[in-house]
Amino acid sequence: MEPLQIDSSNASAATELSDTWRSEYFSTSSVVLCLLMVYLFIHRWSQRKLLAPKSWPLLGASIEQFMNYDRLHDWLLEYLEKTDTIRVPMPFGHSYTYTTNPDNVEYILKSNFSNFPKGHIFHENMEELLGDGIFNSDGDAWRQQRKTASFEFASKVLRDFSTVVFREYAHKLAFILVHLSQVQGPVDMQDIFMRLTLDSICKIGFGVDMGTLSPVLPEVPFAKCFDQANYIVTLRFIDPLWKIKRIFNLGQEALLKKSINVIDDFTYGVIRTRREEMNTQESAKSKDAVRPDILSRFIMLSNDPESNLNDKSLRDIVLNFVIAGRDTTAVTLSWFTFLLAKNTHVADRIYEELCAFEQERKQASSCADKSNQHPSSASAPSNGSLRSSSSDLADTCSSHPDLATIQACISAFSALLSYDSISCLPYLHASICETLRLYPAVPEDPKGILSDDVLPSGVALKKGCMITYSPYCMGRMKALWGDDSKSFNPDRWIKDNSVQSVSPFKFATFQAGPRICIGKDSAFLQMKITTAILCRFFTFTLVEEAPIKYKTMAILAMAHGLKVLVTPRL
Ligand code: HEM
Repeated sequence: MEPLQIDSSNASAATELSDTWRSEYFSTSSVVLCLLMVYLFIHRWSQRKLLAPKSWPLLGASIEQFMNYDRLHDWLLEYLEKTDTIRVPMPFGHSYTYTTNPDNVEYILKSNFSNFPKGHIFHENMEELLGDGIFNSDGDAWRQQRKTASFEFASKVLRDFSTVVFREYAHKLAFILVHLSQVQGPVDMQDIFMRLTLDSICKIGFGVDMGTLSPVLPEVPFAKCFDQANYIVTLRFIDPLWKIKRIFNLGQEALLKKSINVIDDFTYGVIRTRREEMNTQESAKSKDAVRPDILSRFIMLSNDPESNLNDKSLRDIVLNFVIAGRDTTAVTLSWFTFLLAKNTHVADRIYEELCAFEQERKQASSCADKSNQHPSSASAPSNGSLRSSSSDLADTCSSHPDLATIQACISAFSALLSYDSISCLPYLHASICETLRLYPAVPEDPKGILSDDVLPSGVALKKGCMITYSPYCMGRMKALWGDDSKSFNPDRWIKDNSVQSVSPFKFATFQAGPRICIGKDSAFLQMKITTAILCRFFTFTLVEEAPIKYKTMAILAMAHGLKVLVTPRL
C-alpha cells in the first residue's frame, strides 16, 4: 500500500492560516477584554462619589448585598447614615430604594398612600405563606379584612378577654421559669416567648388551646415550619432564581413546600374544628358559641355569600394573625430581656417601679376592702393598718423564698395587673418603647410603586420598583435620636414622669397611616403584663458563649435564640 503523501506546501498554508486565525482570535479577545475592563472601570469610576452601594452591570449591587445578607440591616444603616435615602440596584435593572427620612415615610404611608401598596413583588414572594391575608393584600380585599379586624380590636369584650388570657399565660410562664431556674443550665427565652405568644394568639384569635407553653417544652412542628417558611420567603427578595427553583422543586423552595403542607394541615384543622363547634346545635345554643375570638367573627361573616370568604381565605386570615401576633411580640420580649441582661441598672429601676406599684395597689385594694366593710371609715386609714394578706405573703416570700412561696407571691402580684392598673408604669413602658426603637419587630417594610413618583426629599421613584422605609435604621440614626442613638436609654422617652409620644413617621415601628398596626395596644398590653411579672420576680444573665445576632427575615428574630440563666428575685 502506497504511504499517504502529504502535500507539504498545503500543510504549511493550513498551519499559517490557523496561526493567523489564532492570533486574530487572541487579538480580538484581548480587545474585547480590554473594552470590557474599560467599560467596567468607567462604570465603577462614574459611581465613585455615590453614597449608596455601587453596582455592577447586569448584577446591580446584588453581590455586595448577598455578602452582607446576614447583617443586612446594619449594612443598610452604614449607607443610610451618610444619606437618608439610597437606591440599591438589583439584577436586570430592578431596584430597591430605602429611606429613613420621616417626611418621606409620611408621604409613603399617608399623604400618597394609594401609590404605595404592598405591590405585586411582595405579594408574589409572600403568597405561599400569607396568601391574600391582611398583610399581603391591597384594595378591597385588604379593606374588608381591615374593617372587620379593626372592629374586633376596638371591642371591650376582646380587650377584657385578652387581658385575662395574657395574665393567665404570663403567670404560667413565670411558674415554668421558677421550675427551670432550679435546673442547672441556660434557658432559651426566645423559644419560651414564642410558645407564650403562640398560645395566646391562638386562644384570642381562634379560641384554641395549643398547650405549647408547658414545663416539658414540647416540639411544635407548626412553629418550626412557620419559622422556616418565613425565612425562605424573605430570601426570595434577593434571589433572582427562586422561581426556577420552585418550578424544579429545588433547595429551599422544596423545603418551603414541605413546610407549607405542615402549616396548612394545622390551619385547616383549626378552622374545621371551630366551624364544627359553631355548627353543632348544642354549642350554637351555649354561650360558648359566641366566643369573642377573631376567627369566629370571620367564620360568621363567611356565612354571608356576598363576603366571598371561603376556607382558603380563612386560612390566610388565621396565618396572618399568627405572624402578626406571635412573632412580633415574642421577638420584642426577647430583645427586651437581652437589653435588661446587658443593662442591669435599667432592670433595677423597673424592679423598683414594680415594687412601688405592688405596694400602692395592695394598699388601694385593701382600702377598697375596708371601705366595703366599713363605708364610714374609708377616708383616713393609716398605712400600718392596711396590711393585706397578700402583703403578708410578700414578707413571707422575702424571708422564706422556697418554690411554693415564690409561686404564691407571683400569683398575688399577677392578680394586681389589669388593663387600667398597668397604665401607670411609665419606666417599664418607656423601656419597651426603647427596645422597639433599637430592635423593631418589623425591621424593613417594603412597598410597591404604582406610578413614577418623587419623594419629598427629591429622590425619584420608578414605577414597578420598590420603596422600603427602615424602622431598624431609623431607630439608630443620630440625626433622629441624637448622639447616643445607639445606646439603650429609656429615659429619653420620659418627661414629667410620663411617656412622651413620638411622631409615628419617626418612630415607625408599628407603621403609620391607614395601615398602622391594628394590634399595637394589644401588644403593649401583653408585653407590659408579661414583663411586669418577669422583672418583678426574675433576673436574667446572658450566657457568655452564645452570640446574640438577628436572622435576616421579615421579623427581627434572634438567629440562635436567647440563652440566659434565670434567677428568681424577691
Ligand atoms: C411588638 C409588637 C408588634 C409590632 C412591632 C407590630 C408592627 C406592625 C407593623 C410594622 C405592621 C405593618 C406591616 C405591613 O407593612 O404590613 C403591622 C401590621 C399589622 N399588625 Fe402589628 N405589630 C405588633 C403586634 C401585633 C399584634 C399583637 C397584632 C394582633 C394580634 C398585630 C396585628 C397587626 C395587623 C392585623 C396588621 C396589618 C394591618 C394592615 O395591613 O392593615 N400586630 N404591625
